[in-house]
Amino acid sequence: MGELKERELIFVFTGPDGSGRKSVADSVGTTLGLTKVLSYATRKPRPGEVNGQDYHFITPELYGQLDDEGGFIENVTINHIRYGLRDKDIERSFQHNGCIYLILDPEGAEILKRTYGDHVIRIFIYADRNTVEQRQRDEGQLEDVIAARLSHYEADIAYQSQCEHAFENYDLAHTVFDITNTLEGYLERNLVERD
Ligand SMILES: Nc1ncnc2c1ncn2[C@@H]1O[C@H](COP(=O)(O)OP(=O)(O)OP(=O)(O)O)[C@@H](O)[C@H]1O
Ligand SMILES: Nc1nc2c(ncn2[C@@H]2O[C@H](COP(=O)(O)O)[C@@H](O)[C@H]2O)c(=O)[nH]1
Repeated sequence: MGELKERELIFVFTGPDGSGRKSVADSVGTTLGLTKVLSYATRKPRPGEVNGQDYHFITPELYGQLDDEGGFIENVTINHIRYGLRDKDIERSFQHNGCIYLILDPEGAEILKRTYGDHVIRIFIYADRNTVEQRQRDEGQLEDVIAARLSHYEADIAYQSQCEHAFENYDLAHTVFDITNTLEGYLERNLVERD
């Protein structure tokens, strides 16, 4: 664990809930042909979410079993839901692509950074509190869930200063364009160094 080849990069999209991390990350990932590494989650899929595409949705029992086997590189419980990332998935993804991306809360982003150091590029996505609240309401999330998620908005926002890059997300196409350009810089540097 923690041993990556020189040119292997992990782009971690992080920021407050509702800021648009998934929308932005998936669009940038598709444009740049990056491989997505999925987390495991014990919650049920939301409308529109697909097992194996958004998360590996598993039961709390199976999650506990995998955890006992020590397979998670990082592991969080948020509002009674367990989320985690398996190092074997990260290693396997690198066999397909030298650059991967994933979407984590700031706590998970910090653990990845500590584990993989300079191989990790953290991209912080943000919008103001009212906007993220409204987006979650528009998605039909329950009021108590929204309140629980907003309770750590300020703490999440504070993580921006630690990240390698930060982008506001109001106009999705604009945000994706800016981030794609920034990440292309990393990919081109990799190509030049290989020549
Ligand atoms: N720039 C934007 N303008 C308007 N709506 C947006 C924008 N970006 C994302 N959204 C919408 O906001 C909602 C939350 O986006 P997304 O799921 O990508 O964010 P997230 O940060 O992963 O949050 P969550 O954990 O709540 O899913 C979605 O309904 C998405 O379509
Ligand atoms: N530290 C980790 N955080 C994760 C992981 N997978 C998802 N998340 C974060 O959880 C919250 C809630 O996600 P939601 O999909 O239920 O809205 C959000 O901040 C995700 O980024 C993980 O493996 N580790």
